Amino acid sequence: MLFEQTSIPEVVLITPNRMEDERGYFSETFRSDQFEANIGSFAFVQENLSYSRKAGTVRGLHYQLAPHAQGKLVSCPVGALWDVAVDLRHGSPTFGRFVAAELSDENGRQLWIPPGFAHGFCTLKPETTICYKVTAYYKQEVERGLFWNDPALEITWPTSIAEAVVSDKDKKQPRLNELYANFA
Ligand SMILES: Cc1cn([C@H]2C[C@H](O)[C@@H](COP(=O)(O)OP(=O)(O)O[C@H]3O[C@@H](C)C(=O)[C@@H](O)[C@H]3O)O2)c(=O)[nH]c1=O
Repeated sequence: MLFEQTSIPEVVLITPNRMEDERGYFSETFRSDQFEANIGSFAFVQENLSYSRKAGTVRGLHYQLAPHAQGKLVSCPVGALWDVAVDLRHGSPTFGRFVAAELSDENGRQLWIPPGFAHGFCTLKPETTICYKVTAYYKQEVERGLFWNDPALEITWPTSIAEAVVSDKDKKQPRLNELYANFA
């Protein structure tokens, strides 16, 4: 399993090994010992799966307020997506900056997004499934959003506002400069 730092060092790209034979492949997609040695000690308490029908579906950017902030270990078992993490840690040298990575059933990659980041993604293929483990339970009252296409974030999305499939909730999320400072 390969662990690679990204331009924001706490966000880590993980590539599990695949053992191939005539049947297909086998892959260990999570090992607590390797995760702890390379990233740190985090306990996952919930696992989520969401399916998006169309390419160009955007979900996010979402986060939960402290002390309910979620670390997320994201993978894409079916299809392909463009996964994005935005640093919301006030005082961080990379506050407001983003990391993006393509995760797909072909490359098997995962993205580790620690607590203190907003997370979102855009599907690159129809019929795409995302799977992610989180380190804190979902709590609707403390769920917050950031507008995915806020120009201040300078995120290069693989879709446009006109073409993206977005929930009504996510069309109305606040901009970065409207967020209440939450993460130290
Ligand atoms: C996130 C979540 C949603 N729900 C419910 C609430 C609602 O009825 C339905 C759909 O919720 P949403 O519209 O918020 O789903 P979605 O827009 O897919 O939200 C997700 O987006 C990605 C980017 C994330 O990072 C996740 O943490 C989560 O915020 O599922 C849960 O029951 N548990 C959960 O953990």
